[in-house]
Amino acid sequence: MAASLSSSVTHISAYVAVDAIIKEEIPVIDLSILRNATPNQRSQLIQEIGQACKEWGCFSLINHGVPESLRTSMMEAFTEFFDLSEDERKEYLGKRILDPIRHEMGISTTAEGEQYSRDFVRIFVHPALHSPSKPLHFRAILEEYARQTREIANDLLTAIGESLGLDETNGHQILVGNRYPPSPQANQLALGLSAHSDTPLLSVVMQKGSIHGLEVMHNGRWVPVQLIPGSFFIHTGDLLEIVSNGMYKSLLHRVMLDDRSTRISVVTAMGPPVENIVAPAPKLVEIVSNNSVFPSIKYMDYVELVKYNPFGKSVLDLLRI
Ligand SMILES: O=C(O)CCC(=O)C(=O)O
Ligand SMILES: [Fe+2]
Repeated sequence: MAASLSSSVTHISAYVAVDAIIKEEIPVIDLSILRNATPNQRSQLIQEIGQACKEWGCFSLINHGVPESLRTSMMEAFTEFFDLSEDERKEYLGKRILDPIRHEMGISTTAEGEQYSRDFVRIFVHPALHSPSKPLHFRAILEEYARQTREIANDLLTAIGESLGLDETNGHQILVGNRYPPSPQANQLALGLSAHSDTPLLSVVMQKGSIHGLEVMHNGRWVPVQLIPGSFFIHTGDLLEIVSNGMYKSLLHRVMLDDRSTRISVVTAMGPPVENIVAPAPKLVEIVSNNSVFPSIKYMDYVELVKYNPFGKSVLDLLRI
């Protein structure tokens, strides 16, 4: 997706014990409190969410209201999609970045020559719902899962907007199903997805069971994320960094392969409509030293830049004034 770090990578299996301190550090937000809060509770939680975005760029979300049965059905539906024959999947293969459904499988290589291995299908689900035609029940599950996670993302974006003193900006939702194969250490293929940040405002990540692998960059080191069972993992994207004029950094993250198990994750991301111009909010330009840290850019152009970026630097770094 975007920036790759050229640091050497060691294989970290999902079974590596995670430092208990690190585990406790990743902030946890309870959505049911936000949704039912008194004005005092709300402003306290808004502050906590703002703090999590500023210090970490991510948090775990509990009590979000999405039934476990729907989460499981969505993950199973993506698994069934990946298990279709190549012939059935081929109409979605190798499409352009802004096509409504785009699918790739296997090993890729970053600009720095790092290899990583994942299968994915990326689907535009809102405002228009697109869906592969197979498996047959995929569309119905996708529609419901997209609707429920969109409600979550919108509630969080409203809260994040409040923490910045802004109105929310959203309107466009994509969903990505990822499948990472197991990779025995002898294979020397450690990465499922190379270091990158996500383009939109906010991402909502769900993984299957306790096959971990997601790592986030925090204070200059990679921190393995052990998702709380049943929770969502929420993180910031590039557009939030732009809109907040650099106040909330876009989270740099990567995925390590497990040596024994296949990992499935589903990521849904919210952004403004792709035709919109994205720019630092004037209020935040005032706050952040009266300067725009980023220029205005059409969201669609930003997406193209990320995909076809020939430079070894992230697009955010290229644009930063
Ligand atoms: O698999 C994951 O946990 C994260 C996937 C991811 O970063 C992405 O799809 O952009
Ligand atoms: Fe990502």
